[in-house]
Amino acid sequence: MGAGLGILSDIVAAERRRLGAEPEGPGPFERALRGAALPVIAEFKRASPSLGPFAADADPAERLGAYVRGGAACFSVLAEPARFGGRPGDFEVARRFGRPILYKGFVCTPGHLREALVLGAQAVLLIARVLGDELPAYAFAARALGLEPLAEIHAADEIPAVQASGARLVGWNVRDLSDFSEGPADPGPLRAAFPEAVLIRESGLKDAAAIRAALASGWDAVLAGEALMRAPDPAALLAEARP
Ligand SMILES: O=C(O)c1ccccc1NCC(=O)[C@H](O)[C@H](O)COP(=O)(O)O
Repeated sequence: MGAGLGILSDIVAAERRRLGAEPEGPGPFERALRGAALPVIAEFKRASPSLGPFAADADPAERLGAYVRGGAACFSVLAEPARFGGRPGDFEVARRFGRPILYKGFVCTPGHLREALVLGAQAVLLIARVLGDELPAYAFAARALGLEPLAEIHAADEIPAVQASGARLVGWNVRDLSDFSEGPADPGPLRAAFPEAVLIRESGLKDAAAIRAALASGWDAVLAGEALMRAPDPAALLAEARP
């Protein structure tokens, strides 16, 4: 285990024992996606590594309220301040709307898991490219804290670590973290690798038609950020995206 994660080893061991004794059921984030008319995770972010600041003055109450009116099943809220413009206060606003929240950032320390919990998130993004072989331990630790791990894959060689994590929420990010290029999105190979998981297509969905097409092509859910942050009327965009 890498720096910092050693202190979670007892929690991880206990969680492994618990999982051995009783199979885990779906948490609120997963339930919201599985039961949704519009299985969209609507993201609030002011900036991104690929674009820089593009919605610096966005008002979380106004934008997240529109996501609810449009029928989004869940929120994704950026916590990371430097590259995504995340602010703890955004979570306080998000909690008021009663939608399950994904804590988003480059989670790589136990402190991030604790922060997700303190900020009231139900789920936490774990990126295979960032965590490597530590991803299963982070997933077990997240569950031990009551957080649902959403494990993000970008390349096929990351699949074994995510399978070992037991994640029930599996994302495919079409965007390459190293050069921000966008690749293809085919749910087929992931369905074979994760037959029971909620498969989520992440990034690069430019409009309502792209969201509809992704859902029609076999993804169980999608995560959309920039298009919703830039939309003059995000509620209308979401309504138009309904299958
Ligand atoms: O968005 C980026 O520029 C980015 C760059 C490097 C790593 C992660 C990045 N974004 C995180 C995300 O996963 C997206 O915010 C999310 O999938 C929504 O994408 P989009 O709809 O394209 O805003």
